[in-house]
Amino acid sequence: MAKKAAPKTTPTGGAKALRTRIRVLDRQIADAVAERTELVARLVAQHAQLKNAPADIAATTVAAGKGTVSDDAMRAVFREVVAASRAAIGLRRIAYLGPEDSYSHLTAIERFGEAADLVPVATIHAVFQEVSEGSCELGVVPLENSTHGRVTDTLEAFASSMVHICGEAPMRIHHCLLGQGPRSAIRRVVSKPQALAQCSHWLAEHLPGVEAVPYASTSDAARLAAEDPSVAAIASEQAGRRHGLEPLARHIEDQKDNVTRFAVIGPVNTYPTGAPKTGDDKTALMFELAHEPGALADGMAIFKRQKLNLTWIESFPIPGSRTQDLSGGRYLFFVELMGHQADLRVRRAVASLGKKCLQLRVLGSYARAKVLG
Ligand SMILES: O=C(O)C(=O)C[C@]1(C(=O)O)C=C[C@@H](O)C=C1
Repeated sequence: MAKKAAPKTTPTGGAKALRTRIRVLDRQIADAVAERTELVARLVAQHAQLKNAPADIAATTVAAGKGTVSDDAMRAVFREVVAASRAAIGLRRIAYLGPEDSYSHLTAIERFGEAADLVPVATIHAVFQEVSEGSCELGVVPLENSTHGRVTDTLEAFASSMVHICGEAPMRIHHCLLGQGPRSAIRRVVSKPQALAQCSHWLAEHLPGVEAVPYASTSDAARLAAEDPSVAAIASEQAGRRHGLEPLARHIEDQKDNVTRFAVIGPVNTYPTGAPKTGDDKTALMFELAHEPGALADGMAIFKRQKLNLTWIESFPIPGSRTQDLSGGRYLFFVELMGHQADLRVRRAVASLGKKCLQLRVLGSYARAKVLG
């Protein structure tokens, strides 16, 4: 097969067209896998040629088209071809809590640009799944908010999936009340619980007695508000525009300096020893201490001895570990500190802490980032 020169890495106008073409081929390949027709071989060969994939992959796929390879093996081959194609033009799939114009989406755009291949999914858990299963190279998930604190869904997901934090993205969040108006017609205010909590004082003052209803995401709430005039949503102005909704009020967050810190997550093999060291880095750890007097104090003393400054500490019950009378639960601690896991003091702290822990994971090291937006 004739080889084409590898395209340049940054997506440009030409790369955009290429990306669209690849997407179409992705879809066609997926359809063709089900039928296992000759078309599979032709499409994959075209795809491979377009993206300069190794000839042996194309050859395997031709064999697959003739029905000599299992469906799973074929899917694996296609995944490789598509991943190689994307990598060739520097295209990465990045999962986020959708739909479009959620704050996770706006943060992903600020952080990775419009040209990135941003993939909306329905839950934070699904973002972790996309990344750990390799369908997306990266994910963007909310970690904590300056007004309301931790995002429990995210911390729990770290406990149950093998992904790493490879970056942080603090984002200024301005909420709007979106609805078809007037305010007197509003019977329910829907939004993600975090957004409802960040606006609770405003809601109590301006919409007293109106029911607050939790929803999967702010942008999904905006979609609902566009369908039902008795519903208002708390969401971004961009989400309102997408659904033809005018803001009934802007800047309704209780704290004017309302910032949500997002984590960029990747599979564990992306940065086994942390993102490259910048000299101004943080490291996140998750651990479980023995359930005995002084265990936490002893653990914290390790950070003091190594002169490590903690920037965040959370504890939360391990799901399913508590008895019905709420006694005897097991807890996980999530700690973030200044320093990189390659630093001697961090390495020493992790080694000492590890000896006291029932389980310990370094979730990642990443550069401290400036607030976006
Ligand atoms: O629902 C969204 O738009 C999200 O991206 C999630 C989320 C969160 O869970 O913290 C992100 C930022 C805001 O704090 C509100 C909601």
